[in-house]
Parts: sequence; structure tokens; C-alpha cells
Amino acid sequence: MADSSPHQHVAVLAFPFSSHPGLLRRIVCWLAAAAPDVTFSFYTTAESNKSLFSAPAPANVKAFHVSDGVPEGYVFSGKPQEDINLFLEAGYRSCKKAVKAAEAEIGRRISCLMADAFLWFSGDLAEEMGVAWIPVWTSGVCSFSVHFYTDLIRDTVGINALAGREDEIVKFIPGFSGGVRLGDLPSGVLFGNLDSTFAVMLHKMGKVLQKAKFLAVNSFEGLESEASEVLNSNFTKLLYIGPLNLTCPAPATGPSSFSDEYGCLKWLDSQKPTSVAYIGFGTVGTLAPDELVALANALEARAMPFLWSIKDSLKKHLPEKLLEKMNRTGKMVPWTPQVQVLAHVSVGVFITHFGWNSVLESIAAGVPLIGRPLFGDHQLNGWMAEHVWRVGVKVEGGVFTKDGTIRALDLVLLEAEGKKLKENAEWFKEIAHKAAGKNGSSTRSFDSLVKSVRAQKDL
Ligand SMILES: O=c1ccn([C@@H]2O[C@H](COP(=O)(O)OP(=O)(O)O[C@H]3O[C@H](CO)[C@@H](O)[C@H](O)[C@H]3O)[C@@H](O)[C@H]2O)c(=O)[nH]1
Repeated sequence: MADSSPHQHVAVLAFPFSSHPGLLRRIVCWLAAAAPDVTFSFYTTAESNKSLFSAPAPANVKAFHVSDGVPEGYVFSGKPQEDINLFLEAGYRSCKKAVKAAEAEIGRRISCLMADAFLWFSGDLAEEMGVAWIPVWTSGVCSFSVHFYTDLIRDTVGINALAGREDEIVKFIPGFSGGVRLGDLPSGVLFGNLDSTFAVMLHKMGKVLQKAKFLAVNSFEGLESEASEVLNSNFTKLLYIGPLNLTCPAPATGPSSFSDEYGCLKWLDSQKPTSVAYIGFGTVGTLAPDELVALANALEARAMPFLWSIKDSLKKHLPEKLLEKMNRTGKMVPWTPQVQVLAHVSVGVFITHFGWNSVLESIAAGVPLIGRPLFGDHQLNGWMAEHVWRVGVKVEGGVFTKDGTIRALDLVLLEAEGKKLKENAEWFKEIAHKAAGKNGSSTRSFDSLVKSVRAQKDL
């Protein structure tokens, strides 16, 4: 293998589900543009590569397929997370195989392994290959912290001992001295199926990442200060590179998520300032039909202008008559350019699931949130938004009802408390823009990441 040139080869392993591979691809395209002399090999499943690389990427980013782990002739049984399980079971072997194949094709050994933090085995792989390891956590420091301290939390509270204690506020978790509601911890830490593929993966990740020299995170200095300080002093250096929607929006090379094929921005141009509720629940979660109807009824009763990112397959749950009335005040589309939508002056509130990217994008646009957490880190992100940053509220009881949704809309858009939420969101917006601006902390972290992949050494 011709390794004599100073050029480096960086391998990037994606977790091929939900918004994860898209985010990693954005980071890689961003790094590749800043380090045109470095070759980046990017690994995800064939299916995921197909949609990710339908748009052009920088010439120094090369996509490689990694096995999805599905044996030939395998018939899916419909068990939850079956595809993730199969991928992870084959993960170490198939990622190693794919990296070896890429090294042979590119003619250069890798000098560094960057990977979605979910892929806990990437640290062992980097060690075996004798290269630097750069794990990337695409969510918040607050949720990472909980996975880091999972054993402590389980030992203190007891496994599956939550019944009747959901509303208990505990202060023993490092980084949450102001307290956190037990029922808002991500499921799989203390309650839910602790043996599920996801729960096991996150538990392993929390342990293994204690060995990492640093962890790149999609967050910014000043948002999650306490959890960050605790992690920085106890294990590893956190490298803030977010919010990614500000630091690496990459519309020129990104997939179609940035396009406005349904004319959302033009429609928003015709609305009054801060009058519109933007509604979106990310890339994986869906609402139950009765909640869809309750939310729709609340919008209709409130005659609220709205823009709703909703798949056509879900619209069928809304009664025809209601849809007709709603079409007079709002717009429903299967996809929006969310970052630009939230930054539009007409948007006054974001009704969402508290997915981490959605929360960051809303904060970066100074838009207050109304949340209905669905799974994973959403509850905890919602807790932070409502009780720590005070930029939003969780909908009453955590599910959409017509009356509860109207009350949340009134609180955010009409009442004094809502004004305060908006002010707080604007305050964080300024901090986020500073961090992502010239000489900002996230920009500087990114520069050191570029230097590190170029120099083939740790930060
Ligand atoms: O019409 C749409 C809908 C979504 N998006 C984008 O899709 C992303 C959605 O991300 P997020 O809000 O984080 O939701 P999920 O897709 O549900 O993200 C998964 O990954 C996140 C990061 O790890 C976790 O916080 C979530 O729990 C997990 O569900 C955001 O960047 C949105 O801007 C659009 O651009 N247009």
C-alpha cells in the first residue's frame, strides 16, 4: 500500500438509522472542505448510502458500503429494533472488513477513525488498527451524561423500581444538581426494556467512552455547562462543534433536506410575524391517530396559522371536514427545510418531539417550543428545555389533547410566561451564534479537529 505521501486517510463510521448518518455526513463534508488534502472514507449501509449520496459530496469524500448484517434469505419477524440488532451483531467484523477494503481501494492506510458514539466497538477497532479515535455524539451532553452514569443511577434507584416514583426529582446525578425528574430519564437506563438492543448499546457506549481522549458533541459552550464541567473534569475532553445547523449547514453538498420543494418559505412570507406554529416530529417518530386529531382540532379551534411537516400516510387519520377547514389557515407538507423555516420571522412557536436537533435548531432561531416527547432522549431534552433553559413547555400530561394543546399555545403566544420563554430562547440564540461565528468556541474546536485529522494525532 502506497503510504509515503503526507496525505491522510480518515475513516468515518456512521450509525445507519434515523437522522444519524445524515448528520455524520454533514460533519464529514464540512471537514473535507476544510481539509481538501485529506481523504475521507465514509461507511454506512448500501441503503443509507443511496439516499445520502444522491447529492454530490466533495471529491475527497468516498462512500463505502458496510453490511447491514441481514443474513441471506433472512425473514424479519417484526421484533422491535431487529434491523439495528442485526447491524450491531455484525458491526465490528463488517466495519473492519469495509475499512480494509477501502484502504486497498484508496491505496492508503487510515490514520484516524471517526465514528458515531453509538458504535461503542469503534474504540477497540481504532486500537487494533493503531490509529486515533474520534467518537461523535450527535445528541446533547445532558443525555450523554445519563448514559455515562447509568451504573450509578441503577445502583442508587434500583432497576425497574420506578413505579410510583416517576415524579420524584433527584439531585444525585452529577451534572444535574438542580434536579431531574426520574420519569424523564431516557428509557432503557432505569426503566423500560433494559435488555433491548438500544439500551445495551447505550450502556456499553457510556462505559467505553470513558476511555476516549475526547468526544465531539453537537452542542455549544454555555448551554449545558454543569453536565459539561462534570464530564470534562471526570473523564474526557468534550469538543463542542455545534449547533451543527449553524456550524455546518452545508446546503451546497447536502441531501435534499435543504430544498424547499413544497414552497414553505414562500408561504411563510405571506404570514404575519411570529404568528405561525411550525409542527414537526423529526425523522422517525409518529403520533398516534387520536393525538393527531387532538392537535389538529386545537389548531383549528384557535384558527392558528400553521406549517406542519407530516407524511401523507398520516394525514389519512384526519377527518376530511377537519382537513378542509385546516387547509384555510395552514399548510401540510411531507418535508420542510426546517432550519430555514424556524429562522423565518413568521414562526412564533415550534410544536415538536424534543429531538435533539429540533431543540437546537429552535434555540438557534430563538423560537420557543411546545413538546410532546416520543422516545429516547426526548423526555430529558424536554426537561432541560422546560426546567433548565426555560425556552419551552411540555404539553400537559405529555400527550396531545385538544384543550391541553390550546392551553400550551395560549401560554407560549399570549401570556407573560410565554414572553419570558421567547426572551430566553433569544438569549441562547445569541450564545449559539457567537459559538458558531468567527473565533467562536465551536469554530475553534472545529479548527482543532481539522488540524488533528491532518496531523494524524490526537487533539
Ligand atoms: O420536515 C422535516 C423534518 C425534519 N427535518 C430535519 O430532521 C432532523 C430531525 O432531527 P431530530 O429533531 O433530532 O429528530 P429525530 O430524527 O427523531 O432524531 C434522532 O436522532 C437525534 C440525535 O441523535 C435524537 O435526539 C433523537 O432522539 C432521535 O430520534 C432535524 O435536523 C430537522 O431539521 C427537516 O429538515 N424537515
